[in-house]
Amino acid sequence: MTAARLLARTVRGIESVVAEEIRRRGLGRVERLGHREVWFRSADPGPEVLGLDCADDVFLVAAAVSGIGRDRSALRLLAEAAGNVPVEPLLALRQRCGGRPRWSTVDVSASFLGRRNYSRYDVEDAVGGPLAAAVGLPYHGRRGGVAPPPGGLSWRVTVADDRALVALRIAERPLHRRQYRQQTRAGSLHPPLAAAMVRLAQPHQGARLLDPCCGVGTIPVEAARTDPTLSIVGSDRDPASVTGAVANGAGTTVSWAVADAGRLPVATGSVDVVVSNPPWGQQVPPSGVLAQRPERFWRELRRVLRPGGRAVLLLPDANTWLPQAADAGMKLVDRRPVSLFGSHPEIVALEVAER
Ligand SMILES: C[S@@+](CC[C@H](N)C(=O)[O-])C[C@H]1O[C@@H](n2cnc3c(N)ncnc32)[C@H](O)[C@@H]1O
Repeated sequence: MTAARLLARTVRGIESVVAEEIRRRGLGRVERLGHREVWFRSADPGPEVLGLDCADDVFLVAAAVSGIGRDRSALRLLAEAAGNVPVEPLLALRQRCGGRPRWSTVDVSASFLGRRNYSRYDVEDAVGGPLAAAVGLPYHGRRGGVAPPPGGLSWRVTVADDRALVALRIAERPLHRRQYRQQTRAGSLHPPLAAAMVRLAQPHQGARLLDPCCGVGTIPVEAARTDPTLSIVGSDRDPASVTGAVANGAGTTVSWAVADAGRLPVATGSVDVVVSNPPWGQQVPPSGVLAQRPERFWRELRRVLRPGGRAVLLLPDANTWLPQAADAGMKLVDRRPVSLFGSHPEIVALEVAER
């Protein structure tokens, strides 16, 4: 048995959902939640850590360094810490957790909070040199926005206040890059966020789940991965999106349909949970009922949901829409802001009152 500290990175706002997933899957003891981070300790980590659906990525913690100031002497401290990383045991642990045993280059991705007299590239180079030397491979820097080649050994450095963390990515590519995603379109949802929304909807085993604006199907497919007993329907007004959803959902039992969200292809009171990100952002303009009579969309959601049913929606401008939801008889039970690629929508949970 080899105990290890691990770090899951995720979308800002769903850290607690990732922590809950870690507990439920029995992956370890959650130690703390940070900005986009969930730290946990495992007595005996294995490949199951790569099954975290709500995390963007999972890392083995290699070093924690304190005394990292704003001036460039921090770079020397970071280089020293990187030089002292116990590389061999970490690589063995990474392989036990499902990491590939071969790699061609070493790359580092760094981020920090607050103003400092050095750049993220300075941090990456300070750490990347010693780590590459320790494994005897070339270091691939990212200066100028150059993406590292695939198949590298990827390290991550995060600096917050006066503390820095050096961590080793376990998988070869980020967990949020799902194999099933053959097709994406403007507005396609980030898969870990879709997986988190499904969990927040709390569908019971065998529940019926509907996404009435499914696009290329991210939410229905994530729901099918989360619980194969669910009965899932994905519909969208745009036939080309539904074609993409069919491709992405190959191998699942999701039913797909072309339909306007004002006239959904399901019977009254037949749906347990609705999970969706409707087109109220700037990326995808609303059309049909959502453009012309959005209040009818809420009434239609209310119609299809059973009493006590729940809707979990990603809304960029929740305050605008919540009054319409309330008018349709849907009660707000939870809202949490998330940060996603520079935008700050909210995940909103609504419930239909029991009759
Ligand atoms: C933000 S995208 C959803 C993205 C989706 N979650 C995915 O991952 O691909 C919004 C979707 O709503 C659809 N849409 C727009 N107006 C609609 C309407 N009136 N009824 C149903 N779908 C509509 C668009 O075609 C688009 O696919």
